[in-house]
Amino acid sequence: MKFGGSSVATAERMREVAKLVLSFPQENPIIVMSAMGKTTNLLLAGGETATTCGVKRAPEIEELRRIADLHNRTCDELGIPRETVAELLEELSQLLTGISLMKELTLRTKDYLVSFGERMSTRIFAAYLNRIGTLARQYDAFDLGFVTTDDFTNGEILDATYPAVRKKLEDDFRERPAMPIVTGFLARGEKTGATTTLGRGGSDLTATVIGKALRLREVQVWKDVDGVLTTDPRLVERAIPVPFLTYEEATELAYFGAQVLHPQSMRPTRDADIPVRVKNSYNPTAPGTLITAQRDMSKALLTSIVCKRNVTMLDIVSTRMLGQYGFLAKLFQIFEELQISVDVVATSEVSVSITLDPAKMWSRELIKQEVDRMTESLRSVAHVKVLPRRAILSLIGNVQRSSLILEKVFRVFRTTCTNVQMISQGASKVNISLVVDDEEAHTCVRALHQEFFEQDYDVLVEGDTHCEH
Ligand SMILES: Nc1ncnc2c1ncn2[C@@H]1O[C@H](COP(=O)(O)OP(=O)(O)O)[C@@H](O)[C@H]1O
Ligand SMILES: N[C@@H](CC(=O)OP(=O)(O)O)C(=O)O
Repeated sequence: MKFGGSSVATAERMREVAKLVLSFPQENPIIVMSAMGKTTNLLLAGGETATTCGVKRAPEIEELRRIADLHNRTCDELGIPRETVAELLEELSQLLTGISLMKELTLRTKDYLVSFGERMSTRIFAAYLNRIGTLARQYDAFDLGFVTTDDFTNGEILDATYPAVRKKLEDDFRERPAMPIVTGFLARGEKTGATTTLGRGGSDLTATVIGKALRLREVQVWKDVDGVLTTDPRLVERAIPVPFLTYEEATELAYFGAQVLHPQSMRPTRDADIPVRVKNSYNPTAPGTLITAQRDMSKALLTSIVCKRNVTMLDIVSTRMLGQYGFLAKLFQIFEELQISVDVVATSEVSVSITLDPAKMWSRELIKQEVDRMTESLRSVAHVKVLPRRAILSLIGNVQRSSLILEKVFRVFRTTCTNVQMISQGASKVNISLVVDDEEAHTCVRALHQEFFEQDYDVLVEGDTHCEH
């Protein structure tokens, strides 16, 4: 069972989660836990502050104070000693002082910095369970056997993780049965031995890795929503839960930006064919979403709408120095050399349109440098037009019925006067991607949601509209 930050944001929430966990006594659950509430963001913000605040002010950084307050108060309210987190808070303060001395925050340091969130939440939860009489054992994932590549902030789980995690958990349980409480998100770098993380939202992946390692019957991911919904509920209040999904649908949905699941998290459970259930810790009786290898698609049309914003699109037109296959080969060779990840691609004889993966755009400068380097590398074979501020709308569903889906989509877009700039169905059986202007994206999502999921409301106005473009 994995509990995300929203499920364990306060002492009250920790108590609720403990009740929930203890309501499955016959199951011997293994608990994976994220940092409390928004602690990861606060840690990163504190790290940024430390790079500029000066050594003397480092121990007084506001973010550090807020993190210390939250964790100390939670200990008090749960009736466990503050010593549970005292050493970690002291170490965190020293780390921030170190960052203020160095005036830099490397990716490696970032991973070490954010690790404090999960290390504290799991210690608090395990101490609370022990206090109320349930034997619990806290684990830092990097000591449990989680090994990744040394790609800090985005480590890739290595195969050695599975037997190591299995052995440690089974040996410990045999020796002295206790409920394992494991830090989500964290691991150890293969060569450096330093703390790595699995990318934002990576605790979902921690849970599915444990599921595969121990060949569990089910992995449950507990959130603050009633499962995977038809779209982001922050965009559309009327978003409704999707009862069933395939691993493939869940992966596409996550990859194209639905924050609800980590993009890599389905891989271990898909390999081991273990069902994943997404549930709401604020509403445990809601059925949630069940994710499995297959589901009945006969009645399915659209499952969910996802929106990835702030995407850069490139129109690359061949200078005809090369034939089409030579042009495409050269293009993708350059992407490989520059390690550029591409999301959506559409090609013709002499041109290719692509969108760049915004996950790589965490720094504005970096992406500009990347685009400049690519334009430069392509100069001998192509002209490149850079089109920033686009959005990808991904329609996850039964692509066997793409004609009907697209008919409805374009009917909606006529009413919203939306100009679609690229479409890609690709080899995926579950996803159609459309590129539109970024500022139109939200209106489009709302209108599409209405068309596909809110027909009872039927507010969409059909008929003649006059679009400017
Ligand atoms: N299609 C979707 N279905 C459900 N939630 C979504 C969707 N798209 C975005 N979200 C957002 O994802 C949030 C849950 O993910 P996350 O914050 O990572 O949870 P946790 O911290 O509990 O793991 C929801 O509160 C919701 O705002
Ligand atoms: N705490 C990490 C890892 C994680 O998975 O968090 P959550 O389960 O709250 O999305 C993050 O914020 O990225």
